Amino acid sequence: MKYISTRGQAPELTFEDAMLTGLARDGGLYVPAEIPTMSKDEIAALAGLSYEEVAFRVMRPFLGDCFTDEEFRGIIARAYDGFGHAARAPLVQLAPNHFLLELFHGPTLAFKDFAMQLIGQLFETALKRRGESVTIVGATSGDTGSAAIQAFGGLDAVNVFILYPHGRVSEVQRRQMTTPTDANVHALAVDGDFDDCQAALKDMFNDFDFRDEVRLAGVNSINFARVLAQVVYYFTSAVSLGAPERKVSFTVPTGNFGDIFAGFIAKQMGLPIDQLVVATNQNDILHRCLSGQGYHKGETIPSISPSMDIQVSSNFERALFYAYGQDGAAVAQLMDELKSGGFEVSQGAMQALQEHYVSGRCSEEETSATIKSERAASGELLCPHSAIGVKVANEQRETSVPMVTLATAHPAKFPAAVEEASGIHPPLPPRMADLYDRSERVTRIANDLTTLETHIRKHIAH
Ligand SMILES: Cc1ncc(COP(=O)(O)O)c(C=O)c1O
Ligand SMILES: N[C@@H](CCOP(=O)(O)O)C(=O)O
Repeated sequence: MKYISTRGQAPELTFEDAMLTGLARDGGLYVPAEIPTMSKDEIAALAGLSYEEVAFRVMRPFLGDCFTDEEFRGIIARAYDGFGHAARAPLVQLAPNHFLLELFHGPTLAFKDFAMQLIGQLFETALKRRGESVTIVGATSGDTGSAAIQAFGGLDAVNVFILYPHGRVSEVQRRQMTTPTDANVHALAVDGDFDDCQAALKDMFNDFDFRDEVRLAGVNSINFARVLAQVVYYFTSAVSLGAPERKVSFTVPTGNFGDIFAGFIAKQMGLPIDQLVVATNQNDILHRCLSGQGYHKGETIPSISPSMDIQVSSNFERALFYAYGQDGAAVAQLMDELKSGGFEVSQGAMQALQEHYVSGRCSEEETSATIKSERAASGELLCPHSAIGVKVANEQRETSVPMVTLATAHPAKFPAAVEEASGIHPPLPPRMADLYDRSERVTRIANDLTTLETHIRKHIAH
């Protein structure tokens, strides 16, 4: 199994090398050269299996011979052991044929734990075997950072630096990043927005001297292993609703396009997915693009769903790669145009995108109203991101096909917005009850590549 870059100019790598490499050296993102498929019988055989066993069967073909079956089973078992629900990703019914996939039972209360816990174990196993160490730099709008710090904190072979936009994450998200005491993790509050953090991260990968000196690695969805781990819950939920005999649709609160792209991979593998619905907040570049208005950056407007306050949606590059018939040169050209503000999608590529994805947008008022109305209707208390999914799903769903909306975070990560909308203060789980009492450790830092690289070099040296 080989991995290729979306821009077509980087060396082909194995799963493990792609995982440890992060961004391809041509600036692109790694994808499998061929997406493995599962037969109808193989999908049907997933019914009734544990989450861990489904994870093994779905992900195994992507790994080639990088990990033994025994190693990989152990990695999966350790990854999901700390989840607070036996099903790992339980489905609850909201309305006839509308289901919520609760992805917030992991250690940091967001869907990121599904992938981050797994890649923490994959990195540790691979680095130990190779006798190597890496520097992980991550960009976050709140959840990737807390999940990464939790998964990689205390590991010997990694230093972790997380860039988050100063003042633009919730207090719980910030404290999850700034209160851990492991010496190998560093929270950096950048003067800028998430797009600035992600651009700085990609600039570091494109600075080959720095990249090679610190042995830079990435745990954002730049890393295909992150996306792969997220494919699994599409299978567990669809199968429990009758796949492969029955089609299922999914609505995904979307920012960096990683989670919904995992749905695309599941569909390419053979899972009968009807609609993949992209749900955006007021930062709606993806909705505008999928509605045929081109991909043009605007200003990021802070919202009550801060994790989705994103304009440059990293994984959209992967979607474009497939929509343009795996033409790396065409993708490289679009990404070049994006540097000056945006690009138009060709008619053929637009048709290809619209074959797989539909989209909807949810305003701030609609997000709050959905938190309130869903609580009254089904009793479910939604986080603002999940509420965006539910609102858009209600607009898009057809009565004949079950719709699964991904609940991407626990309401307690966004208590102010949830309380304002519903009048209910969502409590943190008991293991986090002292989060507000713990002392914080964070460096406020300018949005400047040299300043960031100097800081990272200095702290690795220590
Ligand atoms: C709670 C939450 N919901 C939704 C999203 C959007 O997911 P993606 O970036 O994979 O589109 C994020 C951030 O990634 C998030 O943290
Ligand atoms: N919403 C994310 C943004 C980064 O996304 P990723 O999937 O590329 O890590 C966050 O919470 O940080």
